[in-house]
Amino acid sequence: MNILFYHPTFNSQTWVTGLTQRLPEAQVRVWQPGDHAPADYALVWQPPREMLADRSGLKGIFALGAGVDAILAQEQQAPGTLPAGVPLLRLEDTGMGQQMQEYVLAYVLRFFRRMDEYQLQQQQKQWQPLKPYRQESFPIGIMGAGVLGQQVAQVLVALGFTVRCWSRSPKQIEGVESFHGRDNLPAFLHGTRLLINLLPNTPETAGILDLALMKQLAPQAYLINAARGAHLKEGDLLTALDQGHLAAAALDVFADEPLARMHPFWSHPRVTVTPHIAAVTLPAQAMDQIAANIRAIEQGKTPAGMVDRDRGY
Ligand SMILES: NC(=O)C1=CN([C@@H]2O[C@H](COP(=O)(O)OP(=O)(O)OC[C@H]3O[C@@H](n4cnc5c(N)ncnc54)[C@H](O)[C@@H]3O)[C@@H](O)[C@H]2O)C=CC1
Ligand SMILES: O=C(O)C(=O)CO
Repeated sequence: MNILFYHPTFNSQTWVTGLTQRLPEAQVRVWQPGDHAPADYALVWQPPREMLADRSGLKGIFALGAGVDAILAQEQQAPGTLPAGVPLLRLEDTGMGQQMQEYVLAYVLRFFRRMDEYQLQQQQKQWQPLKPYRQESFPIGIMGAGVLGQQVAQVLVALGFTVRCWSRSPKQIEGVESFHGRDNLPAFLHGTRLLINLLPNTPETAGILDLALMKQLAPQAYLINAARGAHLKEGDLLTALDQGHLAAAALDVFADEPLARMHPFWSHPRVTVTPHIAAVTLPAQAMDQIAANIRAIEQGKTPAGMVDRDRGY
């Protein structure tokens, strides 16, 4: 069995060694331009078109992340990047769920305990206790109740928050009110005081975080965008903050990354910027899942994390 690996920034040797340990029967190699030798599987992030274009015989292409929007966009721009008919798989959880729980919780507590406002007050040497928020009047809404969204919902429910989620189809998550479909989006947004976005970036969800949506939230709402920058209309966020529809936003992802030095988000007093670190790929867990998936495919079983290319996630 031959496995190709390509990632523009990961330490390739870690992956070659780790995969070889998990799949001793496999020959694992780092793809280099000009390599057209046979391969059964490919593990990739931002692959050059040349890498996979003529490889319709692959048994699986593993994206080295949870979101596959970038690789699907590459295919749109340079058809052939993903050979037709080859299954595309993504990472499911592999330790990202816990990281996302930590990231979201950090900001939920920052906003709920008004730490962002106390930080501003400290800069002005102002000693001014603020009225505490109460959990009953602080409903939290999660857009995208998939692998990550569900884990975030669970940790918030465990802390006593009122949690609702919105997804394509109905979900059963203990203690969480489930809304689904576009028709029910207004009902989900109505009264939501803190909105967390964990949707995949697809043609249906791109630009969904716009001014019209923000106006439907409770007044002075909070936003955490930890999914993709393409979901957010950045100018609309600034307007919503200016007009008081939103109190503050925590952003981990941006339309253009890295965020340009002149971008207004850097210095906005009510915007917090992190450099796309909410949940990163953990090599050991990712390789465990990929190796298990390769074994499943070899045995004719259904692997985890199959992407529906038409749906976009
Ligand atoms: N900031 C970061 O570090 C990271 C960000 N991500 C982002 O998080 C996203 C979510 O990851 P997972 O939970 O693993 O994905 P998932 O595929 O398990 O969950 C997606 C959820 O979104 C819902 N959804 C999809 N299209 C919808 C639509 N049109 N309307 C309503 N609901 C819709 C689905 O029903 C599902 O509940 C990834 O696609 C990625 O973009 C993932 C990992 C790290
Ligand atoms: O896995 C993903 O989709 C990520 O965004 C990792 O940072």
